[in-house]
Amino acid sequence: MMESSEFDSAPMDKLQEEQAHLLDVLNKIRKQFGPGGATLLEIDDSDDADEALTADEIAEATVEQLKLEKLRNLRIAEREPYFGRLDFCERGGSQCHRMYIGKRGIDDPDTADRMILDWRAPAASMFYSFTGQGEEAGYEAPEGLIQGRVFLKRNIVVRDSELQRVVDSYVHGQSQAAITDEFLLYRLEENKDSRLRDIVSTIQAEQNDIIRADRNLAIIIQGVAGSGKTTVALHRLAYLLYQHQDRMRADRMVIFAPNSMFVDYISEVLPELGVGGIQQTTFANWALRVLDYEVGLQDQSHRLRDWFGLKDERARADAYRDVGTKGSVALMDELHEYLQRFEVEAVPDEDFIPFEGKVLAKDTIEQWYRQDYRNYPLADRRDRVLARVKRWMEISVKESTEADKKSLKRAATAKYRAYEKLWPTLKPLNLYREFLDSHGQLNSDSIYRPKKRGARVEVQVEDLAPLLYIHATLHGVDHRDRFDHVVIDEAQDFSPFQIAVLRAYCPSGSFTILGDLSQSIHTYQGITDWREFADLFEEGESAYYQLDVSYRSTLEIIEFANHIIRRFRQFREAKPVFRSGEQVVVEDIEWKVRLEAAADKLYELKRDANTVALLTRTEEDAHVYHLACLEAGLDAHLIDAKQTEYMGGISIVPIYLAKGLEFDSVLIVDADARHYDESPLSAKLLYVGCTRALHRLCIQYTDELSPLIDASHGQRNSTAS
Ligand SMILES: Nc1ncnc2c1ncn2[C@@H]1O[C@H](COP(=O)(O)OP(=O)(O)OP(=O)(O)O)[C@@H](O)[C@H]1O
Repeated sequence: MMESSEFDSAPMDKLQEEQAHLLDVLNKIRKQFGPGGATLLEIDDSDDADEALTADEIAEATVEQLKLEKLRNLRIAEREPYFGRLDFCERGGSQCHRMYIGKRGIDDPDTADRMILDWRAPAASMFYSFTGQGEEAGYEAPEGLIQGRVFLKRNIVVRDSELQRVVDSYVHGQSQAAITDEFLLYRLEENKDSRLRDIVSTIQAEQNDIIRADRNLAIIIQGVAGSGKTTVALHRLAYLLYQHQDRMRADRMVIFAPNSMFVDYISEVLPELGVGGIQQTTFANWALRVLDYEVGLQDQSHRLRDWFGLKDERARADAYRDVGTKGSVALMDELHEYLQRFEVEAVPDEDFIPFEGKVLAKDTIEQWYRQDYRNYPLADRRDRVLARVKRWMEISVKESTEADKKSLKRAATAKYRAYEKLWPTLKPLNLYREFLDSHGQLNSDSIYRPKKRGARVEVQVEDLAPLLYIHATLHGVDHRDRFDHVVIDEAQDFSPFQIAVLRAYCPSGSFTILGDLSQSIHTYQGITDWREFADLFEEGESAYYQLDVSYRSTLEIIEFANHIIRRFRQFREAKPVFRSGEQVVVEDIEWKVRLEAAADKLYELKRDANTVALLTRTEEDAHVYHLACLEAGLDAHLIDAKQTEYMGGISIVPIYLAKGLEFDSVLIVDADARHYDESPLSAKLLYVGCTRALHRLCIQYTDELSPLIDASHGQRNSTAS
């Protein structure tokens, strides 16, 4: 951070100025590589975890690790040292700073001052929160609120150590009327590669507020499609780890994603932000592990195919009613009461008599259970009491005057075994099954034992939260399973019961919960109002944020997507960034040539795009189009429910599996009245499909266009005769 009492009144040409500064900074970075230069960075840092190390060796290894980390940061900074500059004078004008802001904080080797400010540092916050409305800005520093005036906000693009672009978004004293965020538009217009990327150089003020929100809160974010929810949540993790290094650990943070492929899709953002070791998983995978794999999960593809198939909405709702019930807080309360019974009735109503003349009174056993072990979870309590009863029995045998101790012990042990059986067996699955069968409206049909010998019992996703709840009541929450922070993406598809269970695994209550109710296509298990989650937290423990601007798609695409959901009042429309592109194309295709037409369109779209998707309503359709594309010589990847890796290029995918992803260009096929009737589910699916596109969107249909689409919102083409 360069300091002066005032900024130059007549700065030189900004490119020259930044060129000179960049050279200076690069020299200072390179100076720190040491005598070995960059080669030092190739040091083998593979993990020698197997070796037993002495305390000195551990200390030495830690120092080495830190050195390596520093070198890694320098190497990254050498390629792209910073992306922004903010000239700021503290109130009173005594202290002025020229702050360069980058992905990593780097010191000046000569003065030991901060030469590049880490984007997460308190002062860097102004780079994002300052929008040019007035010249005042401020930030929370450890010593209190620092306020002052901004003189310049500048975006700088450096790639591979070369200065490429300098864009001022605020210059003190110049009229701000014409300033649009030119730099943001420049970034949004780029084609994307196949993975989600960091946005440190263009974080918007409303996103910055979320990223830097209080660590102890459960943040609930309703954000329209493409508003940056997933991206913001990942940046928030990087921020929390930087800001609260002493309280939070990466390996105790978790991101719950909707499926394994999505985990792969977002996998590059955190490493780019210098963060590693955060668990990224699905709720089901995590739950199965905590339950020690005592149960397995039924194949979900069948259910997905069924729900998103072309059934009548009412038939669908009936078939899935139990799923909603199982995810409710009411069910959790009923389960709680059911388990209480075991607390009250656990101790058998009889004394324990291991052999004649020796009695362990029921009252004593009750006293152990209710007093001595009252702080243990249910199953542990039972086990402790029984272990104590057994010990008492063994001592009694030892102390007895009976000559044949062996026979006495054998007989007493048999008595003990019989007594043990009088206690309830506390196995989560058994208890859950009994609970369901004793419930007026539910039954245990969803618990399924595959025919194969030795196969594990399989349950449905909605059974996992109740099972975890029982597990935690019986055994407590193992401290190794506790989280410092939990991120839940696509949270509109989570049930309140799932969130309540996660609450128990994250005692700090530090959550980032994000989703979009307009995209809730799994309505059988999700929520309809964010209050259902907020109510699970105490007053003041949660905060609600809304992101209404979509950064992903062009103005034309957003307007087209909005018109589809407009008729349903409960949906929230996205506001576009003013980025104009091509009209959405709506094509009427003759049925018998629809496959060829789709392949031709993909071919055309791929010419100026990195990633293209063909979106279908059903998985069966995706298979058909995939084959047709392969036959047409296109290198297309089919994405089905089992896919764990996202390949990029051309993807053929049912819309419900494309949620969360984005593509430069999108083709939605079969947008006819049969595939997309006037129901909310069809509207949501089309909305999700349209909002996957960044730059170009094309819709193809045969016969009758879906009543949800008004073709006048796009450009209409017809090849049908
Ligand atoms: N401030 C920003 N600067 C540049 N790009 C941004 C910004 N915010 C979001 N984006 C881009 O917008 C796109 C959408 O982001 P992201 O996938 O995180 O949104 P989302 O709200 O999770 O979307 P969806 O609900 O559709 O899954 C990404 O390409 C992301 O890089």
